[in-house]
Amino acid sequence: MTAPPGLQVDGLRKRFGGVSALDDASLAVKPGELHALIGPNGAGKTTLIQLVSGAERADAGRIVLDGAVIDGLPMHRRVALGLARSFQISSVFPAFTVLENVALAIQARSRARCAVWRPVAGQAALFEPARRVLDVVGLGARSDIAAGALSHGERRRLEIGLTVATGARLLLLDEPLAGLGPDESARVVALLRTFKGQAGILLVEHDMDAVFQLADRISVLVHGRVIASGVPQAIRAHPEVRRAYLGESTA
Ligand SMILES: Nc1ncnc2c1ncn2[C@@H]1O[C@H](COP(=O)(O)OP(=O)(O)OP(=O)(O)O)[C@@H](O)[C@H]1O
Repeated sequence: MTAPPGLQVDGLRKRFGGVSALDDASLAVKPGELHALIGPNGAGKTTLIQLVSGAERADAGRIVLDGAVIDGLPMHRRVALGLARSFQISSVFPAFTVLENVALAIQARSRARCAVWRPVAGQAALFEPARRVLDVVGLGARSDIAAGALSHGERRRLEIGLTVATGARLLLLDEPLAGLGPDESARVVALLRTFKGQAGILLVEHDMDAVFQLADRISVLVHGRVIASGVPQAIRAHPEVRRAYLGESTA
């Protein structure tokens, strides 16, 4: 059987000691789709992201990316297949400039994707795409400052921009708006909107306004199981979702 393109998550189970974090969770992210994963605290959203990224292994189930079964692969092999997880803040070198950091990330990514190591490309070949990324994420004017001086929100935009600019086919975002003020939050939402269609995005986010503005489709996870997947209007109207989740937060 040929799997359709995009991400397929089938029957994932994960226990932590006596806690069942995921219990037969299934969902599909179509290519280029912004798919939000919502659910109450402790529903298993971060665990699902951890399993797809390869940070944790599932007890059972299958994860397929563009037809390739990835659940047995280490994280770097998943990255080479086009999976990206944002929030790799540790990969930013604070003393280097913003432009240098972006150039390094682009170089690291292109090496990860090449089977054979190649000599370092010339500076111009790295800095030109790096400048383009900075323009896209609205940080062109900040290229020459130390990366450590970027604000929280600026770093987040940079990380999201980098993953997409370096050719990721599926981006995993776990609460990208957490801890941001309203202005930075609006900028990140605008950035995600500009990326719609270029890469699939699986977005875990508690900000329901942002989710309903951005998502092409939404899956609702409750007690480790996806109880509904659909377009935002269908999810808003879904009686079980309202009872299990939306009703709870608007009460
Ligand atoms: N490493 C771990 N060790 C033990 N229990 C864990 C671990 N990770 C998650 N859990 C438990 O698994 C369940 C699901 O947690 P998870 O963080 O995936 O939920 P979530 O939907 O992301 O929650 P939130 O919205 O609050 O971030 C919770 O009961 C949590 O306590």
